[in-house]
Amino acid sequence: MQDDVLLVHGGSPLEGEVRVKGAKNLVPKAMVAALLGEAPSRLRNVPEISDVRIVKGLLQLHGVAVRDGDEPGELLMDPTQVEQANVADIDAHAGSSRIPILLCGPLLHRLGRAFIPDLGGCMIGDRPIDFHLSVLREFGAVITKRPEGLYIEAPNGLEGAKVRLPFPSVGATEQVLLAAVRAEGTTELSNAAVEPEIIDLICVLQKMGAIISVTTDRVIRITGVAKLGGYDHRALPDRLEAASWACAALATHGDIYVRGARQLDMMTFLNVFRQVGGAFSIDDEGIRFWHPGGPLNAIALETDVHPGFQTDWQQPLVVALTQATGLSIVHETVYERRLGFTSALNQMGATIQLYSECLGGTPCRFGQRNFQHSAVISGPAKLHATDLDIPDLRAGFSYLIAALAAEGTSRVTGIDLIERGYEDFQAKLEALGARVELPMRVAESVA
Ligand SMILES: CC(=O)N[C@H]1[C@@H](OP(=O)(O)OP(=O)(O)OC[C@H]2O[C@@H](n3ccc(=O)[nH]c3=O)[C@H](O)[C@@H]2O)O[C@H](CO)[C@@H](O)[C@@H]1O
Ligand SMILES: C=C(OP(=O)(O)O)C(=O)O
Repeated sequence: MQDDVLLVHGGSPLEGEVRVKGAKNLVPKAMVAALLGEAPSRLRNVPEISDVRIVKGLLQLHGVAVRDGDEPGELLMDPTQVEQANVADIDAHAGSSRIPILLCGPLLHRLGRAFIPDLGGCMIGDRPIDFHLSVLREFGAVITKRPEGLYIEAPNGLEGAKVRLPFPSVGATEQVLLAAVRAEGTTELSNAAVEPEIIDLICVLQKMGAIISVTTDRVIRITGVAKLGGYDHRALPDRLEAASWACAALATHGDIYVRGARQLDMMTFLNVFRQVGGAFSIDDEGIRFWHPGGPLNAIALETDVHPGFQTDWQQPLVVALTQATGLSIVHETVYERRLGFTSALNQMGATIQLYSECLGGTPCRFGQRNFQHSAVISGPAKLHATDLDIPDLRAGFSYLIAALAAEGTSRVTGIDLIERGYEDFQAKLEALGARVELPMRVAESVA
């Protein structure tokens, strides 16, 4: 597809300002939460990304009236007609994103049944949904697996339960929250994920009338209530996009002010950025990230659940680490196949060796299982342009960073994947002085 290709001319630093809006990993979930209420909700700071468009479609399919508000980035959702909706073709959403699985709780509460098509999302591991299904069963749901998806019923409603996750999964924690807030009785969730986006979802649910407490030991307690209202909420900023721009500044010797970036959600990233040799300064409106000159430092890093180093920060940072002096070690402990994107960086001149051993302080779930989930990066490397085919969202943005740091013109295909999580990224790149072109425009300017 021609407009799915981007030509990236490398070699110039990215300089200027970009703005990040609401987090990709919160906004679609807050939209799903609106389905639980008996009154309309208003979400602000909503980015125009494809994952948001997909969830708009899903909500509309289930009878939620969704429209843009008067302010830019404002979304109004009215769920009062959900019981009357004639749900047509949910299968059309198969493979679209991870979000459909989170409709289970809200739909079971409202309709007593749910159909969940096959999920999409980044192919960075197997991404099973066994935790989701097991907690739904604990709440009393009956699940039938068919080739086209999952049929779930709760003929007697959902009942609160005491559940423990085998791993602090973000999605499974959200599944519990969205099911438990209107379940009968209390729920105690142990080993919960506590990412900032989850805390923001809890804030949304509390505004709707839910009773949820979070303790410091990864335990979340929820007291079910019979009814929830609507909410008015401004989504927390996207700390993953903000870190991507920070890495772009570092890898291209640039200087980027990320308006909207928030220190609290990025403390772990900021520590690592500083260790690598990046500079930053923080004010009330955002964070400025820049390369201060001189060599960058190699580091040893493990990804982890929050408050550890977020796995979605890993791929852009690896590109920056190709420019550090010495050997960096990255141990990816959240997804078993999130380092495959590095083979393309090697084609560009990087030296990255992958290992199936756990090259970090903590043995993880993937050790001794033939998953190449540790990387040794030797730098600094002089990168040169190549053809790049994007395998997943963060790898996609990372390839853009690498192409911008490289000498020559790279041809990047699969850029629609980047649109899942980066609003208007081409315009933002251009505003920072990047030279990127759609071939169509190239052809027009030659003619
Ligand atoms: C839309 C969204 O918010 N996506 C984020 C969410 O994904 P998502 O919610 O899918 O990620 P999880 O936290 O659930 O996954 C973490 C790990 O748990 C495993 N697992 C998860 C569920 C399950 O039922 N069984 C199981 O084994 C996964 O395979 C993975 O190895 O959190 C991830 C971890 O911070 C982020 O990288 C994603 O950007
Ligand atoms: C892995 C990611 O997203 P998703 O869970 O939506 O695939 C991501 O945002 O990097």
